[in-house]
Amino acid sequence: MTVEELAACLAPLERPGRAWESPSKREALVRGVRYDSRGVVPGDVFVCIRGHQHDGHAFAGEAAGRGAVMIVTERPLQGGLEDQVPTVRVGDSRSALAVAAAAFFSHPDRALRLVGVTGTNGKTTTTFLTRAVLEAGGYRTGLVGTVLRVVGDEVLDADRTTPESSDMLELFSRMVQASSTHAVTEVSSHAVVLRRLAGIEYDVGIFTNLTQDHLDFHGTMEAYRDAKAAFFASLTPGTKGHKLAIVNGDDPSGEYMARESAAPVVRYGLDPRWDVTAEQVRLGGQGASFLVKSPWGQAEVRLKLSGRFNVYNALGALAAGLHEGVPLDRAVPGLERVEGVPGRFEAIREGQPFEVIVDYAHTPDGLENILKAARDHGPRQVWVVFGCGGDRDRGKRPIMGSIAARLAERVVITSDNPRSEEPESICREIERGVLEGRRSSEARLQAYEVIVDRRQAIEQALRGAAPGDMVVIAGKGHETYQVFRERVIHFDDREVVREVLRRMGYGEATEGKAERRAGA
Ligand SMILES: CC(=O)N[C@H]1[C@@H](OP(=O)(O)OP(=O)(O)OC[C@H]2O[C@@H](n3ccc(=O)[nH]c3=O)[C@H](O)[C@@H]2O)O[C@H](CO)[C@@H](O)[C@@H]1O[C@H](C)C(=O)N[C@@H](C)C(=O)N[C@H](CCC(=O)O)C(=O)O
Ligand SMILES: Nc1ncnc2c1ncn2[C@@H]1O[C@H](COP(=O)(O)OP(=O)(O)OP(=O)(O)O)[C@@H](O)[C@H]1O
Ligand SMILES: N[C@H](CCC[C@H](N)C(=O)O)C(=O)O
Ligand SMILES: [Mg+2]
Repeated sequence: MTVEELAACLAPLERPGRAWESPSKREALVRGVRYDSRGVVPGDVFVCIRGHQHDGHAFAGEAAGRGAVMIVTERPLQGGLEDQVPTVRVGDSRSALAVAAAAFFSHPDRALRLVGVTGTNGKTTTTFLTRAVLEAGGYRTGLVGTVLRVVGDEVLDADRTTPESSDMLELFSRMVQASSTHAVTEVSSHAVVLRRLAGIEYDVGIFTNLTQDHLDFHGTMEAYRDAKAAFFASLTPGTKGHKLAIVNGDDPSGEYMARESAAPVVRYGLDPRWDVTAEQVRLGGQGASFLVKSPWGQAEVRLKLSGRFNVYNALGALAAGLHEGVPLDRAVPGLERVEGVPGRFEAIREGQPFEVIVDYAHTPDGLENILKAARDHGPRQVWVVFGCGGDRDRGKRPIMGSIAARLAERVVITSDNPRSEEPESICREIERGVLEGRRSSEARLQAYEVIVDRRQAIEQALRGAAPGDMVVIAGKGHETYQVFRERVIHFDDREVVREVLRRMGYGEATEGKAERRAGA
């Protein structure tokens, strides 16, 4: 595709500068579409985006120096740049980024059936389950989300939940090349507001739930809800047809999403009025089991995942797979094969006489659910070690503290990713909630501590745990880093737990002893 052809797709407001007079510049081949000057290579189109910290327009010169063949901008560029590099002016460069990438990659979104999962909690888990159902139905299915990305047989690291539009379209393009027919992606509310989905045509939307989070970004719960609703409003007939909105009917915001949806709606949940429901739900140490009833038939499901909330995640995933044509008798075994999602209720077992669970719960609702799921396992007492991210919704800190005091006997408040904030003061905001929650008549709290250093906090809980206890380490799940004001360090809750347990004489040490005993 040439510069001239790509510019035509953007329908620019204006083509300023004399560079357009050069036929060789107009006919130059486009080799990529980028929004970050630092990654520009010769042949790329550079799109200037106004961000939260920088204005991408300031890097147009750098991009040109690196060989950009076209620049997309919202306002005039300085230094005669428009005379050197063909420049198009657009009203909204974020949308232009999506349109340019869709044209450059030949609309890979139209060659795939796309399932998008949105909601405060459960997106990652629901995408894993949906992919499992689709694969069980024989569909080669890609995945894009918080923990990882799957393109054909390749598993790639993820740097955020929903990538920028051009990165997403590139992933879709690679999926098409790998003969995938479907892709399941998480759709964060940030992505909707920052137009990372512009120009991408989704077929199926799943709404998990809406509870407090991200108020630092959205300002109000209404704005947060509307970001999610806009995704359902975007499910218009489009080029592919057969669209569907799959909505958690039990969630108070479910009807709002249904009303806003441009596509037909299927509701799921535990209320028997819904289209896809679960009955006879049994929760326990082995996972959750239930009887699913749906317009596509009914069947017994035995999930390996624990917690009532995972019944919801499974119902949403099933509805998507069944709508896409996977027969129920293949969909259910697909769900049942999922062993777990990294960092979600992940048990670390090194032979210790108590359970240790690493989980990504980082919202009030997530923490409440995970502590209830922990109690379903019938432990002697529950410990919870957690903190809250810095530079994120502050309102959730005391609420999470109060939930911990209600649902756990032992609470250790610590740091999550403090980012630019003072770790100690984040802990104190959580502590306020613990003190308040402790006054509730149903509070289970017996003791709490503030240990700002996360490694020490984890060690304290593991050393304090008695046989039959369950220690829940929440908030960071699969993350392998910890972000402080000045630095980012390697930190993985699962590694720290193993390391401490081994120092306590479990793990390899225990296996070694067991081997020696067996050999004796
Ligand atoms: C709030 C937000 O989403 N911020 C994203 C945004 O950053 P920003 O606005 O600060 O960007 P910026 O640094 O000001 O730069 C502006 C532009 O100049 C460009 N630039 C910058 C420097 C340079 O030398 N050259 C250059 O070209 C940048 O690439 C960018 O295009 O654009 C950056 C480039 O794409 C992203 O990396 C960054 O995501 C950061 C990492 C982030 O933390 N995002 C979070 C809040 C997020 O999006 N989270 C949701 C999940 C939420 C959920 O759990 O539901 C997600 O989807 O991941
Ligand atoms: N359906 C659900 N309802 C409430 N809580 C849930 C649900 N599913 C998972 N959780 C809890 O929330 C945590 C995060 O789950 P998951 O990673 O699936 O959500 P997510 O929406 O992808 O999160 P993020 O927005 O950070 O990407 C889990 O570790 C669990 O504690
Ligand atoms: N997607 C969420 C993840 C939060 C995870 C938690 N560990 C934190 O860093 O706050 C966010 O960016 O707000
Ligand atoms: Mg996620």
